[in-house]
Amino acid sequence: MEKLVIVAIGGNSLVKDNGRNTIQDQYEAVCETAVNIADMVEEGYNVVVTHGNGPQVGFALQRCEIANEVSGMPTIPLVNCVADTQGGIGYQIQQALTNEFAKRGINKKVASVITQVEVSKDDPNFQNPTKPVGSFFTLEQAGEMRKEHPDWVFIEDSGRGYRRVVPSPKPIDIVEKDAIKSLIEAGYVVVAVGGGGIPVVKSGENTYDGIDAVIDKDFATSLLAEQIDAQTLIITTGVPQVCINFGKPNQKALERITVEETKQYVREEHFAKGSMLPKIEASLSFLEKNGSSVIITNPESLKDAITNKAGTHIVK
Ligand SMILES: Nc1ncnc2c1ncn2[C@@H]1O[C@H](COP(=O)(O)OP(=O)(O)O)[C@@H](O)[C@H]1O
Ligand SMILES: NC(=O)OP(=O)(O)O
Repeated sequence: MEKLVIVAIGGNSLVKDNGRNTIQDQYEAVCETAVNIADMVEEGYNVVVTHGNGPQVGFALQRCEIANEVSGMPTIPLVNCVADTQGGIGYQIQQALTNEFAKRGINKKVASVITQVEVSKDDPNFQNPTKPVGSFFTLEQAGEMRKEHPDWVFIEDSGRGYRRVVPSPKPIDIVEKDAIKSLIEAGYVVVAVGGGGIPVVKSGENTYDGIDAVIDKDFATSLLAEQIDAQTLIITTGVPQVCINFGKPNQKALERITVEETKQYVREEHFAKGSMLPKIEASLSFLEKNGSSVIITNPESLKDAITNKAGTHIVK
């Protein structure tokens, strides 16, 4: 089989800068990323795609909260909002890739797998929400919202504004991993663990219940990469390279770093919690198991990144 590469698409990288947040804009962003993924498939890579849903799951939650306030329509539990966004984004990726392959005459089929990811109900992260979802707000806007909803928690997100945060337990197992493996072996480009996967807890030996949370897709992707034995993990996000001193006058983009150097930068707190830090932690975890290399870059640099001409490369 060709080299197995897992590409994680950041939820924020699917949101256009025009402030409209429309589904059409999101599809355009998905189509742009699909061009880059098709380039990789044309180069002979066997690609598995995962994606985030941080902005989208927050929008979904906000929509049903507003509908509840305005018309009393029942709200949708967070776990179902994750499932809805996994399906909605997965559909767009699946269609965009299918169309791009057809346009180029690439003989590949695409399948999205509705993926449940097991977490522990005792995970301490349920008591300490850290996952930013939805839109960015000013400090004043966040303060106004907290007056109406004292239980909502906001954090500052990488200099981009304030965002609501929800619990984000660590993924333990991917329930549909065997189905994902079978589809890969059958030659499909598989889309899986969207939005970090639908969080579920074990209710019996082989039974599950949904639980309200948003799993970090970088951790879920790293776990999937390990379970399907991928060689390379690529995380696409809003920046072409990881930086030290990010957002400061002495900001420096990183091209190639070792695991040890990366750990040192983590200790020096160069990577923001809730945004770049989970990507770095997920990368280290992948490399410490069976992974051989990690690339972090933006979607438009994907093709150059796999030939070492762009991105940040983390190596053993
Ligand atoms: N050290 C850093 N280097 C580069 N980007 C950083 C760093 N720390 C924080 N960031 C921010 O983190 C963002 C990526 O996180 P985020 O947007 O939450 O991810 P996603 O693309 O998965 O939605 C980057 O676009 C950048 O704004
Ligand atoms: N679920 C998740 O981690 O989404 P983002 O990558 O969009 O933050």
